[in-house]
Amino acid sequence: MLAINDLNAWYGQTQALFDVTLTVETGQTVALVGTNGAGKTTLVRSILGLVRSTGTIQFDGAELSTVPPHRRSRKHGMSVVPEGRGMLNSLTVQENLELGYRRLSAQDRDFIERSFPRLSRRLAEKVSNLSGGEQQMVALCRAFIRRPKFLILDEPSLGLAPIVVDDVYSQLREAWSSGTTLLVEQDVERARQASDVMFFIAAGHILGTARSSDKAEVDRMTRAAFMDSSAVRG
Ligand SMILES: Nc1ncnc2c1ncn2[C@@H]1O[C@H](COP(=O)(O)OP(=O)(O)OP(=O)(O)O)[C@@H](O)[C@H]1O
Repeated sequence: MLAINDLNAWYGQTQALFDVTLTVETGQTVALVGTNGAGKTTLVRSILGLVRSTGTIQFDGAELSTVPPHRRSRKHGMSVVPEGRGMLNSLTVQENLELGYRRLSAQDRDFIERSFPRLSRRLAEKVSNLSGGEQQMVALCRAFIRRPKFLILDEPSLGLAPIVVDDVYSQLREAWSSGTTLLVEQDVERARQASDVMFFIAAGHILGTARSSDKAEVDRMTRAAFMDSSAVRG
């Protein structure tokens, strides 16, 4: 379980997050939605220790701030699919999958063959030859072969055509059925369908939360987060 309490984060003198409190229960998919510049990526960066922050971030009861940023994800079994996919263009698909990990094992190769058959045929190709959607698959695959306890996805649909996004999300469902996930997404309906609980963020503040099955509440919070945040903040 991930428990974030009273998180404040800064870039230099500029505060980007204000008293953010958010919980992701084990096995749950929690979506964080909000408009451009709301603070979604900053929250992900705070979990990874990449921005200056105060407050507590606990994973399975352990305080993350005591673990240096470069060890956090490995020590706590977190995999991150970053905004922009984090591909190294000069490397092959396989080299990108192995980055900061190890050589692909026979088990990894079986997994790729089963879950990402299109990629398994292109392992030796430069990743830059792949389309945006295919590169997003590499980013997902790279996260999954590490068998994480906790997955963080930062805007997996960004820059992709809707039909490709369908593909990415169905891959996500198939290859990652039961894991604990924080999903950052601007596309509210996609986020709703893929999650159990949603948190709405605007201008660095959590405006509220809704069960993803409660469409009326999701719609109300969406209006607040994307159009008129003062309505909720009060
Ligand atoms: N490196 C940085 N230096 C200074 N300010 C930054 C930096 N990165 C982000 N910010 C600011 O922090 C705020 C939150 O940005 P953040 O990237 O977290 O938003 P976001 O919700 O992820 O937006 P988007 O959906 O557009 O990626 C914004 O006002 C942004 O301008």
